[in-house]
Amino acid sequence: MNPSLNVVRHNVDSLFDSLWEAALKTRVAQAFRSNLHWEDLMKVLKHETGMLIRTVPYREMLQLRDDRKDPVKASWMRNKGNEMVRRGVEHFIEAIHKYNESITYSEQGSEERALAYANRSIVCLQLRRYEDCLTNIRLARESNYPERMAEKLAKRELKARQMLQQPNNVAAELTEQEQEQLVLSYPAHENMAQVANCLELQRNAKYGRHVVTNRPLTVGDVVMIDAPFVKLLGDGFRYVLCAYCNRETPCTLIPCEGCSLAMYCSEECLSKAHQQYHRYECGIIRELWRISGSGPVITLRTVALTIAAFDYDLLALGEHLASLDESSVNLFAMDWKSATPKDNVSAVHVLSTNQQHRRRKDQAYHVFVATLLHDLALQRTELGSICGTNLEKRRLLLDLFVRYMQIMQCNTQELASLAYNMPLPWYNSVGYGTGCYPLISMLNHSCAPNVTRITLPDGRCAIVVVRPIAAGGQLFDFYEIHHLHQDREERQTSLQSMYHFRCDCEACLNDYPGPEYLQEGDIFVSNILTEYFMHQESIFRDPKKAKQMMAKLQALLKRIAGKYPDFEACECQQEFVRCFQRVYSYTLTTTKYKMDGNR
Ligand SMILES: C[S@@+](CC[C@H](N)C(=O)[O-])C[C@H]1O[C@@H](n2cnc3c(N)ncnc32)[C@H](O)[C@@H]1O
Repeated sequence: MNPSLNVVRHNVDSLFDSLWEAALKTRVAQAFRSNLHWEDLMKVLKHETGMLIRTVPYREMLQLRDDRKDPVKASWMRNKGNEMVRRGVEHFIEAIHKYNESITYSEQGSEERALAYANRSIVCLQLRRYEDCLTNIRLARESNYPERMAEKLAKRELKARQMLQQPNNVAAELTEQEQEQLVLSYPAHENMAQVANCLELQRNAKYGRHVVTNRPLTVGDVVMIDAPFVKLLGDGFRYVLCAYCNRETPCTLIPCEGCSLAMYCSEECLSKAHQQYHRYECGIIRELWRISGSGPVITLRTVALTIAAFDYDLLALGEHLASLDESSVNLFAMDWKSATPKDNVSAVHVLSTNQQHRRRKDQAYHVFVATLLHDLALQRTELGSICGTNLEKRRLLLDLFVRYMQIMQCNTQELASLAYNMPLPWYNSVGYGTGCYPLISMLNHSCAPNVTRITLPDGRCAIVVVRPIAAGGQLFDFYEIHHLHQDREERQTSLQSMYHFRCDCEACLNDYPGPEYLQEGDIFVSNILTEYFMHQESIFRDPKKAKQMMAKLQALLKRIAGKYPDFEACECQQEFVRCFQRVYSYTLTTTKYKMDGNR
């Protein structure tokens, strides 16, 4: 073992790299030389990694700390927030972020918490969010607001109430949005309300499972609307969106009392999250994010949901999985209308792991991270008491971590919303989280896709056709890798390392144009695109206008889609999708507030 490992500060990736070079590589090579079946090989890998981790002071190397409430940090963050609201600075949304951070670090019922709520109420007043101002005043009082300052709060309350009574009180822009409801364009399968009945699941050697249509599909058709089995809020959104329902409620978020990370829009969301999964991640989620990013966090959450589906009976879960004939689980033949949480577990359990295509180092990496996760979860979460000293339960838990690490790597997708994106007066797609959608996971990739994903405000995801698909044709999604965003070499490398296949889609075979293709100042043949770009800002401000423009772009795209990848067809497709998002997806308002000088 390299002694320098003890002094260097690591994250999970760098720690793995060091251990791989120092010891694991040789041990894994020996195991591979013995020509074991892959299942036995995995057992060896788990054993070797477990042994190694026991000999390495990984907690010190990763500088792991307990996630505790911290009044000093809470106070520091609140002061940072106060700096943001000073006259002349007035960065109110940033101030809300800091107050939220202060709230998550503060102890329940503490004066520090009360002061942070009270300060948040001042910002709400500035933002003309009078109802929210009153909510924060109530929260401050419930949290031991000091008597000596009670008068200030009373005055603020009076002002908010007066403002609410004024007839011309302009509703602040951070309001709930009325959203158009999206429905499938064709009748659904009898057993699956989420999928149009023209779609079929097929399987072949090249693509594995894949989805084809038995009728021609046209631009704008909505053919799937799937719900996530698991979703995870992105790290940058924890002080803006509810960690459970993902609603944008920065001014009234309340904290989890167990960790300094999760915030919710209501007691109801807090309690649902806790019951369903958060109790199994609360003790380690902050540190897990810090040392390893989202992959292990969503893996832990998936495992927690899986165990919850079996009423926390790990042995029953183990029996269920052992008796599951993976090859016989057909996600399109399942009766989703009467599916129980246990059936949902089966659906996720049979998603692709790519186990056989993974290289040694990649396999060892997943086992390594899963082993760390296992160790931490047993020590610092309720999973410890669920497993106790029962070796069978502990082994099953490790197996689940390894498998779901692999499944999550190739079956999660971005949850996207629109957000105002300066310096252009422009709305762009912004990923606010990740999720795993079992039915959508049946779609394969193309760098020139014929369908796109639209995240709906309730977290479901719709599949919308963006290029015509003939009867018998395959539906191709894109795994955030597109010929208009990256050149071919880069795409192929990413797809190989993340998804373990060599892409030979039409864009890769025909070397379709790359990121430089769509440039500002292009001249369009169609005046629809010219009109769109001239009025883009006002179109996006008003969902009704966006809907009208969406229909025009859809009609144009139907006419010119055959010319793809002609630049007008590419541009039209992109802008059609953007309008579609504006109409049916979620539009974050906080960023816009920020850009407009917070007013
Ligand atoms: C989300 S799954 C798609 C469904 C998968 N085919 C299955 O059988 O479960 C992603 C995996 O499908 C395979 N895949 C996706 N697109 C592909 C393509 N264009 N060619 C070959 N394999 C592909 C890769 O193994 C990838 O990791």
